[in-house]
Amino acid sequence: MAFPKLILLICGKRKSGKDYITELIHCRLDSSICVVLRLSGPLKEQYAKQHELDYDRLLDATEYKERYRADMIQWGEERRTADPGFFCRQIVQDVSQPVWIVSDARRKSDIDWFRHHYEEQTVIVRVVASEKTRRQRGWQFTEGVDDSQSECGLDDGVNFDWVITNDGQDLELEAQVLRLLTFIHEKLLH
Ligand SMILES: Nc1ncnc2c1ncn2[C@@H]1O[C@H](COP(=O)(O)OP(=O)(O)OP(=O)(O)O)[C@@H](O)[C@H]1O
Ligand SMILES: C[C@@](O)(CCOP(=O)(O)O)CC(=O)O
Repeated sequence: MAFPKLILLICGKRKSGKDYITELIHCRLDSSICVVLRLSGPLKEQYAKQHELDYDRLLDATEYKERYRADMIQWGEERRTADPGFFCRQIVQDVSQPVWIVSDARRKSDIDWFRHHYEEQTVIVRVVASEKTRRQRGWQFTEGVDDSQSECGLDDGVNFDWVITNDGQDLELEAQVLRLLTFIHEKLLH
């Protein structure tokens, strides 16, 4: 397993902006320095194969993904119950960059795995947005999803190292992202 200098575990509710902020950070760092890893990647790939679905469309932010979310959650939790590190191990294979952004940490088992293997490098970033903002982005409460571990697993008992507020104020967001980028560069220099 490669040893990174920094791992950002990005977490937050649906439509809070995890992918959006991941890309804001990732696009400002060279691809030789920073890589985006998605715990849902191997899950969606396997699920798409088993159910003859369009894998690429499961990766985007449209209704297509939401249609299968509840079933994917259940499918993924069956694997995590048997082996909590199942998806974590898969996404870190053959990674060589020093900065890893895991854009979709959703459970304590995800955080525990990275803290166990990379205690010094792991930093938890919580993305927050109001329900009003999330609704404007297409979110609506869905039973079996928004009351599940997938969405609520990190609501309590986690000390976030960074909290990024993403409620549509671009300048405020930019200032927060720049502070995080400064932190990343400092980590790279040591
Ligand atoms: N600050 C922002 N300004 C403009 N659009 C935004 C902003 N933040 C998020 N969005 C948009 O809102 C939608 C949801 O954002 P995103 O996909 O990043 O959320 P997410 O937390 O990854 O959601 P999910 O958990 O469903 O994948 C996307 O279409 C994204 O482009
Ligand atoms: C099934 C699941 O992986 C879907 C995640 O999709 P996304 O990160 O919201 O694009 C969520 C989960 O693993 O609980």
